[in-house]
Amino acid sequence: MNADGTDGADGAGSHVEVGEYARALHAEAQRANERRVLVLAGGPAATRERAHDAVDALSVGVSETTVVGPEDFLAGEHVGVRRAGELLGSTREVVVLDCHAECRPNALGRVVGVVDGGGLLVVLAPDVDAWPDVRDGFDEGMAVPPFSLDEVTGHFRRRLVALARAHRGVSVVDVDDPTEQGDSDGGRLVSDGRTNPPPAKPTPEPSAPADPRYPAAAYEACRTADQAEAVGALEALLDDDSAVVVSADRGRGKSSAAGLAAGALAARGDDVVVTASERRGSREVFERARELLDALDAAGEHAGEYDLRAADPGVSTDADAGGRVRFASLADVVDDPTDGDVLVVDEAATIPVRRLEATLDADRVAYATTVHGYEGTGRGFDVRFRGRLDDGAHAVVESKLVTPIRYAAGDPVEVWAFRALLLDARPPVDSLVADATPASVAYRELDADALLADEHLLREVFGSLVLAHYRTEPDDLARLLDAPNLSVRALIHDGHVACVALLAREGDLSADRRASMYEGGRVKGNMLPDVLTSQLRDERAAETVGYRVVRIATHHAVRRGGLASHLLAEIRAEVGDDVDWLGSGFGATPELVDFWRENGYGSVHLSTTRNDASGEYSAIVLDPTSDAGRALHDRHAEWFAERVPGVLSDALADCDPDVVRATLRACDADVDVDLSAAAWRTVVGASYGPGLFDVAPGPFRDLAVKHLVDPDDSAGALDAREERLLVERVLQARPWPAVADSLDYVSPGACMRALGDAVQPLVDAYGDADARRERERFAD
Ligand SMILES: CC(=O)SCCNC(=O)CCNC(=O)[C@H](O)C(C)(C)COP(=O)(O)OP(=O)(O)OC[C@H]1O[C@@H](n2cnc3c(N)ncnc32)[C@H](O)[C@@H]1OP(=O)(O)O
Repeated sequence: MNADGTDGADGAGSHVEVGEYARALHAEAQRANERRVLVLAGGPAATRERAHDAVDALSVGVSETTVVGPEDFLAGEHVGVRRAGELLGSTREVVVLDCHAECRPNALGRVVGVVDGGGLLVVLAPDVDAWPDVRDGFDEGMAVPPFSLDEVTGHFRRRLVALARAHRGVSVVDVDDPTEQGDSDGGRLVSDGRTNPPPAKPTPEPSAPADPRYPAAAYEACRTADQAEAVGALEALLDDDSAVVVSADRGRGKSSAAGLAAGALAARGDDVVVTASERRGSREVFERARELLDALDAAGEHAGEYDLRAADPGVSTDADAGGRVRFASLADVVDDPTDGDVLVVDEAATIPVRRLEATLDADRVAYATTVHGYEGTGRGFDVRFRGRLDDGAHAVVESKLVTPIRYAAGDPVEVWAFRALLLDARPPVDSLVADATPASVAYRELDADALLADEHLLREVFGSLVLAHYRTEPDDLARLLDAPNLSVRALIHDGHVACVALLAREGDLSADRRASMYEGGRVKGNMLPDVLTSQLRDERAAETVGYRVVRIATHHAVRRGGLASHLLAEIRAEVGDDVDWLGSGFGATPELVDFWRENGYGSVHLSTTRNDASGEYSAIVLDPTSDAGRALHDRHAEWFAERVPGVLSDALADCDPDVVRATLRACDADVDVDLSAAAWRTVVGASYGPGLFDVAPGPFRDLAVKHLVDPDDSAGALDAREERLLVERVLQARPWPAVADSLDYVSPGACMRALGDAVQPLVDAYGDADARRERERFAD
């Protein structure tokens, strides 16, 4: 046996002693300041025992080792698989990820992300040849009714194993394979990931700019030259109307750079507000700010450990200087982006564009954004928000960090993880699809085999889907490849993806499942039938079957060219009447609701709570494709029109009036107006005569719903401001002064008169004989 644990014959197929091999791999990682992965494959007991041997052989020690898995078999630090995200922001030298109970791609990404340069990740897995066909806890989540677990496939893991075997830096050892020597401490080296690298080259030393405006200590705290450059770029925040974008892949130190700048600004008395989608994610900003204030001897009494749980006061300087760095939730920042002198938006890529837009009102603002991260990312910041920033009032300074902080550039484990989890997937470059039109493209159903046969296509499909959402995670890749209810349709231009849709088959549930759903039981998947059944109380909704468009995205170079409409039409033609409906549920903006309406999808619901991440209310739309689907659509459209005044004056009272207008316009229901003579006297009185809206708002609501959902041709159009007035005052019951303010009327009185004017054409169009008689009295 050699010192590296192999039995002489180098490379795959040879026998290895696991402890020694792990030590050799770890030593190589340390020499190169890179990470290494050791996959121990076999039965749960054997792999755990060998993992113990491996960790025992390292200098790190068992108690310093983190186990991520269902149970702690090492007596080190233990974290459950679903809680692997809690490790983010921290670093570890040795981590063991136990995949026997479940292989959760998100956990794999996160765990790779926390292993330091010079560190080792040990992955415990079933026999690698059998693994793709083993169904585990993660797979169970993909078996959404009516599909069963054996309809879930193992493509993601087959690809993962193939890439683990092929990539540098990842070793696979089969520990179930007893050796000819009968040595139970060993295993068979399936693939040898050692690379025999030269020692890591020193990277350029960080240095301050020639004429620094931040204190020297801010630059001394930097770990790489890139990071010092980013801090230099953040000096622009000393000037009014400035915006700085610091972007990098994960682990390049951009949040730390933002924290150093925040500390430097606080030291001179600025009130720095830091926001992020999760408070936890901003820890690094605060830690660096606090360290800098300490180094400058400028910290006030609140400086200390940053407390992630409490309503932490953040970090302040002493009272004289009056500076501080404090956290504010995204909701608070969206509410008032100008509260504070400087705004720092951390992990901006995880924030939906609509919320980012609010931050443009801040005078001095910095965005730290991850381009590619182990936990997945969204590209809304790059693709949809960057342009807005450049067009705005700020002078924009940009800084890109390339050099990793914690491991050498070119670390093979980073390359492997990015490829295996498709973290760097992108849509095709613009020029490849710039000429795409509905006439140039081919419609294709892309099943997992088609996607796996062409890695470029897979990358383009996944990269395009990432664009359609503020956040796509590694789990989504596994679902795309293995979940029996999901499938992909795309428009291909010259071999490249111009437009793509992800479909989920939903419904067709058994009577038992439907009853359980109706009575409040949880049924996986099936989002649209679930909402219609459990919230809207329609036990028969899940009898029908349909395709929900989970995501649809057109390449940004060819938007508004009819491609998405063409794709929806092709999908409609393909499904014929094999299913009952096509549908979707999405964060409602006026443009998106219009898009669906123009494509024949009618609205049947607007959620009563905002989506946590996007801050938007979700709309549900249906396009029936069979008689049963038509019946489902019609009864929900009618029910939506009937119940909407109640919801708008209650849970949806703060919904954007343009979202309400678009959603009601998209509702394909017949609305009758049937008011009593007394009600008409009030309405006519308030519009043509001396009466008051406030004494009986009910009849005005009926008229507003009629007009916004199902207007008669004779009614004549109200302009957008008049419709907003109907929504805000009549349907959402906002007080007169608030409505006058939001719609720019000079006074509440002017707003009242405007409402009267807006109601006149409604009286003319929808009034009955009683209304007309009453109207005559105010003829002139
Ligand atoms: C379930 C979900 O995925 S909802 C989320 C949808 N996806 C996204 O938001 C991702 C980013 N956006 C996109 O990829 C695209 O803008 C899509 C998918 C929304 C639309 O794709 P496109 O190919 O541009 O749509 P298409 O050209 O067929 O548009 C048809 C109509 O939709 C409406 N529409 C589409 N985009 C917009 C927009 N930005 N503003 C206003 N109206 C719009 C218009 O009525 C348009 O018709 P018109 O151009 O004749 O006025």
